Amino acid sequence: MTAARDTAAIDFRDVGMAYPGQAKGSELILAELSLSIPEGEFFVLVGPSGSGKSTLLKLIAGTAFPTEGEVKTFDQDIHGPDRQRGMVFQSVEGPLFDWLTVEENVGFGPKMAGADGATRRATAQRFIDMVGLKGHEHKYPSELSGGMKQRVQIARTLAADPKVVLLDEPFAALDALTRRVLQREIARIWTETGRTFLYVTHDIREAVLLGQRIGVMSRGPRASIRNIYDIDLPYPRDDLDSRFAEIVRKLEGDIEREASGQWDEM
Ligand SMILES: Nc1ncnc2c1ncn2[C@@H]1O[C@H](COP(=O)(O)OP(=O)(O)OP(=O)(O)O)[C@@H](O)[C@H]1O
Repeated sequence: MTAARDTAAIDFRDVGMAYPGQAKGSELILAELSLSIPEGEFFVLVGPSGSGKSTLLKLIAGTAFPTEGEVKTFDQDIHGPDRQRGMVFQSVEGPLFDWLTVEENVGFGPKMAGADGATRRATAQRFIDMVGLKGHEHKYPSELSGGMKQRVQIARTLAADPKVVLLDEPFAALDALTRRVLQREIARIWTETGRTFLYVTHDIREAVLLGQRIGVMSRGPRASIRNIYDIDLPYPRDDLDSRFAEIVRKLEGDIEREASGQWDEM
């Protein structure tokens, strides 16, 4: 499934990026990075710590800007944050509004878009049901577990009707059991919404459970996409499958080589 470049949901062309205050050239965090993600794809990004995965997400979110090259979404330049590009963060504490109920948190995007009360509640309910929080509509974030808070974050992001959903290690702070449950659910949610998902993780097993394609970033500075794997396994994926284990092993080898710089010696 490859869309023409000019209709890609996300398109990086020869992107270089240095944070403000850094010199150009040798200080580039990302360099010569090109990546095209078609609409509706579930793309997972993995790579060594500090290579620039979160930075890449920020360039799409519109909270950082390229120093070189261009980043486009649906052939449009990105000038700043926009409801079309929603973000789910790792932290279970910061992102929710503590003074609003689950329903009000999830209905926040539609409210900002000018939806009336009835439409807001209906939209919020649809996404609350989708993330499995029916019955918790009137609770406040302080009354929820970490996993439930992440469900609210996902519902709130989706309720704003983004075309692109950016997820930065959304389950990394959760216990192993909750993480497993939510990993399975996020693939279903992606299928139900048909949106483009770009998901950053350190967890290779999670990457293979979720991604239609997995991009491996090279070690920074001057990081780019080293390899892209097509994961041709049906959903829901079975991590006991021998092909699953084989892909995990291959990716682990890639990342270990990348982190230790062995590619540079080959
Ligand atoms: N606001 C900032 N100002 C200056 N440098 C920054 C800023 N944010 C990140 N960096 C640097 O950019 C590089 C890439 O950071 P980034 O957080 O994007 O990597 P990452 O791959 O997401 O890391 P991790 O896997 O550890 O979360 C790092 O060297 C980091 O120190």
